[in-house]
Amino acid sequence: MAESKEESKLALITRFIRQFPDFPSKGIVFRDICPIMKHPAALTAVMDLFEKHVRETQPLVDLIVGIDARGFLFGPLLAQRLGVGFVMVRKKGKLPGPTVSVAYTLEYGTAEAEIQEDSVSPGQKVVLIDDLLATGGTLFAACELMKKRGAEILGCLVVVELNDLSGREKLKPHAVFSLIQY
Ligand SMILES: O=P(O)(O)OC[C@H]1O[C@H](OP(=O)(O)OP(=O)(O)O)[C@H](O)[C@@H]1O
Ligand SMILES: Nc1ncnc2[nH]cnc12
Repeated sequence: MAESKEESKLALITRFIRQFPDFPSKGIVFRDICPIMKHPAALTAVMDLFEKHVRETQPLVDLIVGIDARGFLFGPLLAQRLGVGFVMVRKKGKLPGPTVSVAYTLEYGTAEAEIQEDSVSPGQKVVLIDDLLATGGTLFAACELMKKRGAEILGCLVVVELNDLSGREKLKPHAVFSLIQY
């Protein structure tokens, strides 16, 4: 049977994800999305699938919230397609003015995430986006920041999900939409 349009987009995206064993430390298999950024058709396929998902399941979204750093590659493109604003969750110490922060752990370390206090208003409906879900520590921290500001979380989007690390469980009850799973 012929591949659906969606299947062929996913097949294209898969071709442009590389793996590097033992980076950034021994035992980690690093999934590298950089080739997607070098291939316009693959990047378009990512954005098409994200846009379709949000339009179909989260049409009332007010803001796309992207995670430092690789969430910034996809978030603004999606926000522009949807005609909504984009907000940055940054690593601590990068944002001027009053901020809210939260500490977290991820697959290979610890960090602190931060937003500007006025970036999200109580009641705003947000969709979070990052390149990859591993343990879920990073997206969980970003959700905590959204809750601190009284935002309503509609769901999370990632290009790659690492099933064995159960990030999806950690993020419950928030829904995770991933394009490629390993
Ligand atoms: O689900 P987790 O276990 O939290 O891991 C996922 C996070 O790890 C990576 O970012 P990283 O912190 O390496 O930062 P970078 O995007 O600045 O490289 C990735 O881009 C996610 O944000
Ligand atoms: N295995 C992995 N590959 C790429 N980014 C990651 N972030 C956390 N774990 C990762």
